[in-house]
Amino acid sequence: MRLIPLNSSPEVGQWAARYIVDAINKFAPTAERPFVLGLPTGGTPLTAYKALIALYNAGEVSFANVVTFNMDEYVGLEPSHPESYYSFMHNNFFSHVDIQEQNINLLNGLAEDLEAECQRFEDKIKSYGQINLFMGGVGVDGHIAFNEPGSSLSSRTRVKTLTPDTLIANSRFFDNDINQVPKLALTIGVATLLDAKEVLILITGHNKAQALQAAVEGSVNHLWTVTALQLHQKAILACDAPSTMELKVKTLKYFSELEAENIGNL
Ligand SMILES: O=P(O)(O)OC[C@H]1O[C@](O)(CO)[C@@H](O)[C@@H]1O
Repeated sequence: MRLIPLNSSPEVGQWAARYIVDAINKFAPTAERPFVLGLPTGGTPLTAYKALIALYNAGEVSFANVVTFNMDEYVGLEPSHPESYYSFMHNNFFSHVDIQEQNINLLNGLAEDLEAECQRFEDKIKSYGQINLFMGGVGVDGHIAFNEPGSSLSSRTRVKTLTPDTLIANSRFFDNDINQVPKLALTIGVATLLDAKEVLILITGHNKAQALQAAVEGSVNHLWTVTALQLHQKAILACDAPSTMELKVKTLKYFSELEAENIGNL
């Protein structure tokens, strides 16, 4: 695991965007051999999307040969609903870059057969071989995508019932009304995420400090699904200063020194 200690949320976004752009450019994608990028929604990645758009506008990257897969989507919201993840992604990223609509993959939370929709998504990912880089965030309770506490660490894309904690956290996007938040979501599984070649998780804010501590210092367990990243060969956690508050001084110093000396730790 690599832990990248940064100061602020904008710095985390800039670091992530630079990492993604460098990965795409190094891969030199073509139409026949696209770069496959996994993406999250939520408040945390907004600075990364802004920074990616800035790098695109500066001519440093093209998304023409990038295929994307989003982590999750609410069940029952029309794509045009302002809080659907379809809307989020188009408003905050896709509409601002040269990605091709047919290369965008989002789960359909309105599908008649939700299980078949989840299988379709898994099959589509497999048709590309592997996701090259999956960017994600983490919930306050350490959930990754919508893999709520207690999720199987070998789970695949499926329907999940959201916990009261997540409903409360996400009610800020629904007029602070918990009753407006969809109770179900489609989400990639923990194993779907672990299948990616690289995983880059952004963690910002003091309310994520316990999740970061669990991810780095805790044991692998299904109550904090982010801890499954300890089993991944190439997991990177990019975090701001407030989110590191629960880490031991020794832990933070160790990872900081590795990065300062450009050694990393995978
Ligand atoms: O970045 P936020 O808004 O705290 O959201 C946290 C997490 O919630 C989700 O959107 C849904 O579980 C995750 O994909 C995300 O990482």
